[in-house]
Amino acid sequence: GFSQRDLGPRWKAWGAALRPHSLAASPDRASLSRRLPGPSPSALRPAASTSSPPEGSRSLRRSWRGAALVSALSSFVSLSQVEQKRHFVDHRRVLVRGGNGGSGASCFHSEPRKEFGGPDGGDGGSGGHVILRVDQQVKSLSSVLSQYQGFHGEDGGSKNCSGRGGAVLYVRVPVGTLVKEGGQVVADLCRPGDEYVAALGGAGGKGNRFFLANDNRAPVTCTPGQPGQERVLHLELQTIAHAGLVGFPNAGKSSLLCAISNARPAVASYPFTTLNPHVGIVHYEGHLQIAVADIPGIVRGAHRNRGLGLAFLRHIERCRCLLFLVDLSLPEPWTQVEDLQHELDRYKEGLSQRPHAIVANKVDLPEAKARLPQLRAHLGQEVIALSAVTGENLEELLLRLRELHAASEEAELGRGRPPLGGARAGAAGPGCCDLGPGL
Ligand SMILES: Nc1nc2c(ncn2[C@@H]2O[C@H](COP(=O)(O)OP(=O)(O)OP(=O)(O)O)[C@@H](O)[C@H]2O)c(=O)[nH]1
Ligand SMILES: [Mg+2]
Repeated sequence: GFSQRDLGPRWKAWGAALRPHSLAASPDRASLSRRLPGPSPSALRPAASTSSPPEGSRSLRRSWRGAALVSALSSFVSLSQVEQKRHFVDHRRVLVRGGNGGSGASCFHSEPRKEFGGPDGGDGGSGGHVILRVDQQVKSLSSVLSQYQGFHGEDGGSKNCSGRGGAVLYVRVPVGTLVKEGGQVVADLCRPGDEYVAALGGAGGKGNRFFLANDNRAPVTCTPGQPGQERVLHLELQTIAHAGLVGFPNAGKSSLLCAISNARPAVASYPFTTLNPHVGIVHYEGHLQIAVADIPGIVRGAHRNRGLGLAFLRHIERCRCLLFLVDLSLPEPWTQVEDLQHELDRYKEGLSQRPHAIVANKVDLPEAKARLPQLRAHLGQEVIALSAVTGENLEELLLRLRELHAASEEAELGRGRPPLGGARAGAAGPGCCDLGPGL
């Protein structure tokens, strides 16, 4: 029930001034800010809950005048946070029915002084198709309904009038929608403008004029329209990003994404702060942009649907390279890497073998730094030690990320697949094509 209109034009002006430009980087935030322009929920949180208050909160305090409005806004924020959670939907079961064809007419021409005018029943119009179309403005499947019925064709009329055909019904879906029918993937809508005919409209029936023949000058036969096609489709949204941040809850994935990109996912000291994938764009010199996704919900046993379960392992499938994020503040950090790789491989064989880097976070803590040599010795491979909070050693990660990206692009070209394309801030992801098993 709360809308911008209730607050009047003043709010509108403030909302526009306060809107952090970077919000567009995360798909669900972007859809939220589209519906409710203004500061993001995380930008409005008390500074104590975030390690470094985002710029939105500072400008908010500066420009905020009426205390009453602040209290009105706080109730609005909690509302919008609830809405945000409810509205990021990444799978949907949809019943689609094409429109029915119109029936043919059966009638005869009639005019004064003209007997036996002949049959003039027109054909019925065909039913409209239901088509799924990718729209970059759509960020989740929340706007997709559970049923769609295509427009029916009109019946034929007298005087040889054909019925009007049913219009095509377009269903807008986000970039990265996978369409499945009975467990089989039938379409991968990964580019803006991609379309898939979900249900065909039925053909229109024939009017009696159609049955006119030399041996039958007065046919009364006409045929009914065909019913539209009916299908049950499962739509799945897979976040598209070049690189995925994979780590246990509280490892600092969101903090790291904040530090390297323009995305602003919520950061807090409790597990499962992030409930939806966020995509941030890392900008390099020469217009290179790499999309990095913060993928929540990996816990031990996730492949058996524990925790947030399989829902988020699916998003990792689309990432061409992975950044395993280890929390160095916990004892025996190498077990985190092993467990993460185990979870990914149990979900899909070879998933953990995609080009990857191991990143050890929270190196600013003294006990964490002491664990670093042990971690390196146990893993026997390069570990990038950094701190998302202080920004220590982020350059090394950015350089490694660029290398991984270049290597994965080259490998894709070697396989004859087009590269993922330049990332666009604000999109759920750039155009993409299917990633087969193991990459
Ligand atoms: N000291 C220190 N704390 C950090 C660092 N990075 C993150 N943290 C803290 O770790 C906590 C968790 O950070 P998040 O970024 O929310 O972790 P996350 O992996 O996104 O967690 P979930 O969203 O719950 O999966 C927060 O309290 C951060 O302030 C770091 O480099 N050093
Ligand atoms: Mg998080």
